[in-house]
Amino acid sequence: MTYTLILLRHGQSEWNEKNLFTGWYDVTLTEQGRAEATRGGELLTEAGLAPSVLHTSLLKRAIITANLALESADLNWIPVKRSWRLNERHYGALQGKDKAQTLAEYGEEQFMEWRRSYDTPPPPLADDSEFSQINDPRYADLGDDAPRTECLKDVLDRMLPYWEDEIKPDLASGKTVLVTAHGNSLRALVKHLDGISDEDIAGLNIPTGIPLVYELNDDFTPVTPGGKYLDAAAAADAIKAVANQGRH
Ligand SMILES: O=C(O)[C@@H](CO)OP(=O)(O)O
Repeated sequence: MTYTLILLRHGQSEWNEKNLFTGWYDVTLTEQGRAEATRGGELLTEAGLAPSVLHTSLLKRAIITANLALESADLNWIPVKRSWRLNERHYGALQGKDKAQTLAEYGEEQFMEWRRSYDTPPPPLADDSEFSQINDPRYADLGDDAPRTECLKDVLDRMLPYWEDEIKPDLASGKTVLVTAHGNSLRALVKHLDGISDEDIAGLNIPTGIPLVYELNDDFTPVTPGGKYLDAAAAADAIKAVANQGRH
């Protein structure tokens, strides 16, 4: 018996296109991003995969991506659960900043430490910043625990309880689970699933809009480490583009 888990990073967002650090800032998809999401649903259908439950973050780029993918797969009806625990990594004071300018200002080492180190968060975002989510009603329940910045380790720590308590039980009950989330929240989940080291996770990037399918054993270890992208050629190109963000 194996379980089927499908991970889908949202399609290109307006701030992906503009090359801005996004984090918890709630931007929508570009036309290209919408097309990627629709294509993601077609890829599921072509692969004979029919998700039976959806888990998303609270951010509209993930929610809209899921809606478009499920629309094209004719699966609009499946149950949905949403949680802030699947949100993108909170990017702290970098939210709203241009990636190329940040690279030019701080240099390669600092830029990559903030973007891809496991345990170094960017400086915290001030509560009165226009890019802060501190007064956003969707996070009211978090109270003082609402993050002002996060590193990947922080993301893993807040994502894991959701994986254990919400996603794993759905898989164990035989559901095909679609998780529509973000570059860094999915990197955290993949790190956990594949047992990737704190160092090696720096080199792992996830492309927008291409379903990544994991068959999992009874103990939730992947049958094939790294899973399988439904469009492997497109994924390889898109992974390079994510890795090189800020450099053009
Ligand atoms: O800006 C962000 O929130 C993320 C994802 O787009 O960027 P990065 O890939 O640089 O971590």
